[in-house]
Amino acid sequence: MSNAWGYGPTNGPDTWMERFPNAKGLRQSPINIVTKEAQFDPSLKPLKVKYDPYNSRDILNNGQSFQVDFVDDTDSSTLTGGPICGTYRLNQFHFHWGASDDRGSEHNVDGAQFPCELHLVHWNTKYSSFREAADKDDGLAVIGVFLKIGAPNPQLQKVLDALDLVKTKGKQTTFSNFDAKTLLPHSLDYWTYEGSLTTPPLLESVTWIVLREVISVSSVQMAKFRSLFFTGEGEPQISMVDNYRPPQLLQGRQVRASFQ
Ligand SMILES: NS(=O)(=O)c1ccc2c(c1)[C@H]1CCC[C@H]1[C@@H](c1ccc(O)cc1Cl)N2
Ligand SMILES: [Zn+2]
Repeated sequence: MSNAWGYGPTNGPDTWMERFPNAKGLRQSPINIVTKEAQFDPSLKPLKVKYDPYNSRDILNNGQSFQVDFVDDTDSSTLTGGPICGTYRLNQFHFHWGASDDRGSEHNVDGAQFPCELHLVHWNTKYSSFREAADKDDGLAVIGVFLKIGAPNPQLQKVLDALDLVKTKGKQTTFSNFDAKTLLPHSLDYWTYEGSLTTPPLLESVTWIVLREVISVSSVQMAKFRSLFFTGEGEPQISMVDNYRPPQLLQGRQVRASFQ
């Protein structure tokens, strides 16, 4: 389907507003986080992350990224505390990355991009399902984690080892007993702001929680991300790289910090 949205020259982020009017909304993501303008908010609670490896289900190449899906029919993998009220369930995690190590993250920090960004997507259990939550102002909470080139990351390697089985769009394979918590840095200090999904449908339903501490990834590991394809089996191969949306206007929003 040639008119599907994507990240190429004819269907990339600058074209999304044609079919997804949310693109011109007032709470779009990602953003550039200007650290000096992020105000410490002492009322922000610590993040409480409780993930059960038993909930991990499969890994899928969805044609825009790859995602690890979790069984979310109970409260066994949840996010509470932080800037959110109530309990949010882990639905999936996925990544965004560049064609080279100088770009790839969606959020920027003081104008700097990272080679990759991890998104852990959670939905508010005041709603009956992810789909019902996806378009509500307080429906979703996404934890963003930056990856920085350094030592190989053994926990991330478990995910990367599965990529050979999901090289092309639509490929899916079982991915059980994975503890997503092992992808988080030691510190859960964060910046938070009200935003949106960073891909169509660009729903303005996300409380963003971007961690200050990075996790490491080696250049060899980054090459593994870039071995995937946007395209399906049997189609002309297009490497899955640069699947990130650039920063959007802040439009008067406040970015708060959980730390001084
Ligand atoms: N970069 S991100 O974290 O901001 C982001 C952006 C867009 C979407 C997602 C995550 C994920 C979240 C789970 C569903 C999936 C997706 C979607 C798929 C099918 C749908 O029917 C609806 C949705 Cl929202 N869209
Ligand atoms: Zn994402």
